[in-house]
Amino acid sequence: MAQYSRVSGTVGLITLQNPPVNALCAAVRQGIVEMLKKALSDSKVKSVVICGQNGIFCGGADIKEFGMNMSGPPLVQVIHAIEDANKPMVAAIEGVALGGGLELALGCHYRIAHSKARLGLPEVILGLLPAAGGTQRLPRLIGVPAALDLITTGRHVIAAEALQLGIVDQVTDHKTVDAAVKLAQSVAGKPLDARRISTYPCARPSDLDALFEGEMQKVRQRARGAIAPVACVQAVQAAATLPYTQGIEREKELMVTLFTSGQARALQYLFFSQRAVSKWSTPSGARWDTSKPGPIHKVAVIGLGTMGRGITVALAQTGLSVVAVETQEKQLMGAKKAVSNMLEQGAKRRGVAPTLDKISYSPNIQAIADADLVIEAVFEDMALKKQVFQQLAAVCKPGTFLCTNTSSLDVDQLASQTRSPELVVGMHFFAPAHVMKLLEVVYGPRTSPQAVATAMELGKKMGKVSVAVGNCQGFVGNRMLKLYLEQAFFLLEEGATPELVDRALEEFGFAMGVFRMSDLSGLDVGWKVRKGLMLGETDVSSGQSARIRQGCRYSPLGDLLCEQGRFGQKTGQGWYQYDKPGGRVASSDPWLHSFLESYRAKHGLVARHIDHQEVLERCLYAMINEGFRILEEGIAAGPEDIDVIYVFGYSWPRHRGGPMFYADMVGLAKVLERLEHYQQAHPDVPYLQPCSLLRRLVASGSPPIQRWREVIKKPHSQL
Ligand SMILES: CC(C)(COP(=O)(O)OP(=O)(O)OC[C@H]1O[C@@H](n2cnc3c(N)ncnc32)[C@H](O)[C@@H]1OP(=O)(O)O)[C@@H](O)C(=O)NCCC(=O)NCCSC(=O)C[C@@H](O)CCCCCCCCCCCCC(=O)O
Repeated sequence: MAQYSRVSGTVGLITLQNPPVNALCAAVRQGIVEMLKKALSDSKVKSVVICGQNGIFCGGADIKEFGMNMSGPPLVQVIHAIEDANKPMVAAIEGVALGGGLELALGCHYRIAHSKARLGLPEVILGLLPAAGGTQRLPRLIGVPAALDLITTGRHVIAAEALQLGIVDQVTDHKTVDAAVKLAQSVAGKPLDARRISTYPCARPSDLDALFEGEMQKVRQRARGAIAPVACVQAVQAAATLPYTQGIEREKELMVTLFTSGQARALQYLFFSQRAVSKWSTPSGARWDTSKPGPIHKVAVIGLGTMGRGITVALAQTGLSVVAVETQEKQLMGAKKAVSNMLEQGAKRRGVAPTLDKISYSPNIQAIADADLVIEAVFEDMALKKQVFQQLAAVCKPGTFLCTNTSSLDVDQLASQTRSPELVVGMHFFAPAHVMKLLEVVYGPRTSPQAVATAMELGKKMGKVSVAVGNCQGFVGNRMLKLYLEQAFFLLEEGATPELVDRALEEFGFAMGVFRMSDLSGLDVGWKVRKGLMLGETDVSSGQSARIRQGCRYSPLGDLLCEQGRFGQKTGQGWYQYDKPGGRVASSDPWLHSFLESYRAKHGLVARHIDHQEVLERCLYAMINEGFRILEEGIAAGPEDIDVIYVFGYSWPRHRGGPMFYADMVGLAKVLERLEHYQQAHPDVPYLQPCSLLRRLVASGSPPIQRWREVIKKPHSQL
């Protein structure tokens, strides 16, 4: 797993060999120790280069090992052996040097990177800290503020920035290993004491205490309950205040706490889930590895409202040709300006040229005739979308993939408007579409595997985390969200306030509670959807029936607010009040509280005390229960798909892994017991009835989430 050779007569070359990313598994660590011994004992060798096979230096510690009993030489000791070597050690960094990979490079006496290489310490994203000396060496090398930035955010830097920060000594555009060998030859025989980073003093800014205090405050605020970023600050503080040997002890101590935490498990589960969802499959047997995407050179976007504009920006940024169609001239002019602004701002941020020339605009749908794929993004209205699909069927060349950006409408009904329903697929983007990472790719019963593969591939090109899901009302994300929102409304009826519900959810880790979020996205959005489902018409004549729709409990609270013109931030009033329309700072609204009181009085409801625990259980378990139904119906292929959707599309706190992972952490038996409890208390809410898959999982001994698929696959009849 590590190979040794001698090159150019005097340079030992150690090559890490563990595809695909040369992760530092036990065998690689053992290999490094053995090859290092060889190199150091070879009298012809004057200096040593460490590189990785296949143009990748190293992706860090082997994350798969973290769930097992660790064996082999500890990475910290391997790196100490490298740093202690009496011959110059040079890291030749190509591809990536991440986590333990960068720590390995920091143990070397010199570092050279290819200009396209990326470096970073992303452990914090996995709920860990760089515990192979990274928190102690990096601040000694580049200073405390820069090290804090890299370690607490986990961000990658490209070689040029690494050079500027002082992480690497040289950057090359040529063959990195050859350049490293040259560097190794040039430093052979030179003294090494000044090259061992662990011996450097850590430069201390004069206002050290204030710096760490400020950093800790910032990090805690951003972390929303995640413990790893806080531990990262503490570890760097140890580097700044303690000798290296004590600092490394502190690093280990902090790592042990993180390593065994539920948060680290959640974040590592998410790492693998994010990769698992790209290996999609459907109940009909279509799969990622047997379905080839169609070639896409030109994409059309129909409708340039907020969503269409964001989609156009995201497409142009991939370098694809885009034809953007908007039939209303005024809207078209506005869109042109807005899209250009967004592209220019994005390009400035990324330090690249804006791709304005990739887009052609037209008021005429005929302009899309030669597009390979069309994304319809008109208003969320089935009749309108059907009309557009009829036009698309008439205008597009044969074989064009027809995609609809819908958040909940039936993709199959739209497919019926065309002669080639197999080419129709949903692409549910999230607003703002050029920013949000999630894309739900929705296949209908007639969608071809190639259409799914094409939409998934396009999503990947656009930098999205794409998840393939089946066609149902609201797909995965919004179907679950509906129940979460509804439970929050019910809690208000029963005695809670928006402030109490939001506080409970924000303490759980959501960036915004349900009511603040609803104010931000606009209450009218859901109102329109409910009206479309015939749910949003308030029956003022009958007190009781206003709270029962289609035979189930219903809360008209959101509708009543909309009827008052309270649409949230945009109107300056919603569940909270704002200083002006468009204002962003929510404050408690006495009007809303008295409105709730009179609403309860009118409907004979007596307010009771509701605590945070009940808020979490009602809102989250209702949603999780629906998640089990979604799995049972095969709408999502596995719990990973649901969790990725929630983390990337709905701001579910990452360190809690996603709703289904959370259910696993809480314990399935407990979730079942609480759902049974709430179902008894609220018999008029049928969806609180525990899903039979949940019952089956509990009956099978509550296997860990990684084994749920085995139970899902078992047909009901075997129960
Ligand atoms: C590297 C990437 C940027 C590549 O991206 P790309 O898009 O090209 O490819 P993929 O992401 O699809 O990946 C391909 C493939 O590779 C797998 N993979 C990637 N990285 C790793 C990895 N590090 N380990 C294992 N597997 C990996 C990935 O899953 C894909 O597999 P598939 O089957 O789907 O094909 C990108 O992959 C990336 O960003 N990777 C992660 C980089 C990263 O986060 N690195 C940091 C790792 S953590 C680390 O390095 C820790 C070290 O600081 C410290 C180690 C010291 C440990 C000491 C422990 C002491 C604690 C003791 C406690 C004891 C407690 C007790 O038990 O009592």
